[in-house]
Amino acid sequence: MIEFDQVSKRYADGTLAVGDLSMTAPSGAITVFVGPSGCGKTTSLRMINRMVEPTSGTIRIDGEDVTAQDPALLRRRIGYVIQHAGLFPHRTVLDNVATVPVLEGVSRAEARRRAGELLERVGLTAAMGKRYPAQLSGGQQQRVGVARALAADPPVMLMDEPFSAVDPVVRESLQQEFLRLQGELGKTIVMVTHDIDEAIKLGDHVAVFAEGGRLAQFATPEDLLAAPADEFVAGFVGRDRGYRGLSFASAADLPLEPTTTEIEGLVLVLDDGRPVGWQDAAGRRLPTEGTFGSADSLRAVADLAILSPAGAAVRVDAEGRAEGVVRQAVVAEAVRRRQLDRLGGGA
Ligand SMILES: Nc1ncnc2c1ncn2[C@@H]1O[C@H](COP(=O)(O)OP(=O)(O)OP(=O)(O)O)[C@@H](O)[C@H]1O
Repeated sequence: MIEFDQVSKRYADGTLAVGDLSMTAPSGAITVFVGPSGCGKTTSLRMINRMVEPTSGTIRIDGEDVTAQDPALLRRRIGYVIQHAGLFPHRTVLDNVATVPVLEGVSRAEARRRAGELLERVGLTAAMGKRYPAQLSGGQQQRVGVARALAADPPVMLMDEPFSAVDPVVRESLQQEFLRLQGELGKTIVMVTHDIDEAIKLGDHVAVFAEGGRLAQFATPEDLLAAPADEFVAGFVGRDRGYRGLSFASAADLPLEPTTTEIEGLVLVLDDGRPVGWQDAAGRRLPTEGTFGSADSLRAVADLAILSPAGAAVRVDAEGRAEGVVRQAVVAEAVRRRQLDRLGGGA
């Protein structure tokens, strides 16, 4: 775990970048620093690996004060990924990834072999390893950046806006793969972003920074959406936080009505148990607009119920066979009860 204990940073020109920061980023989890520009996120991140020294306070990794450790050795045990990947332009992709292991004394051949495995792990081919960074797309370069940071198998990874230099589609796929990878590796990760949606999607915990490096709130994404600590956080989190918060609520317990129920003059048509559309009395067929399963969230079901011509979402089993339908009103009632539970009012 990484502990900030009353950490402040004032730069030489008098700028207070971080003010009295105390918080703990737990081991094996992703902690995201988010906030508007200039609120001290990068400064806080860089104090962890001593690229920036605090003016006061202490930072400990697994109980050890970082200032007591040799900066070069410290940084080898901490992976670091930055925007635009920051790759060495004159080294091949493979050698970029192999750099730190070689510094650590691993033979070049062995380091390259492992680098090849890592490239595969982040979704790149062996052939790409022979190229130079400029011969890859932005998204591919970011993947190399992640592979390079993982090469020394560091327990801690610091990531500064790692996915912000790519277009939204590439970004989405990088985020998904990053979560999958973290599911396997369980590193202690601290990531900086200015994008609250990214923070909510990737963070196990989110630290919202405000002006002057003040920590406005440290919470799980779910709690952040449900109960922002103040107006600044509420404004930063955004308007549709109620709806977005439903992504954290399971739809598994929603009561189902039989698939034969007529809703708004429409009946679900099944083919071998699988929904193929809603049909009206005149025999016209309208699309179901998708289905949900037991692992989906209330948000997904609410969305389907809104899109559905019948105003009802269809639940299917693992084989895609319809199990029942859920009307908008039932979703709304589940949302209301959940909110009451949150407020401690019971249901
Ligand atoms: N070397 C420096 N000297 C003086 N002031 C600095 C220095 N580096 C950063 N700052 C100032 O410290 C404050 C915090 O900067 P920092 O880069 O940590 O913010 P940030 O939240 O990461 O911002 P962004 O999202 O724009 O990257 C800003 O006001 C910045 O101008």
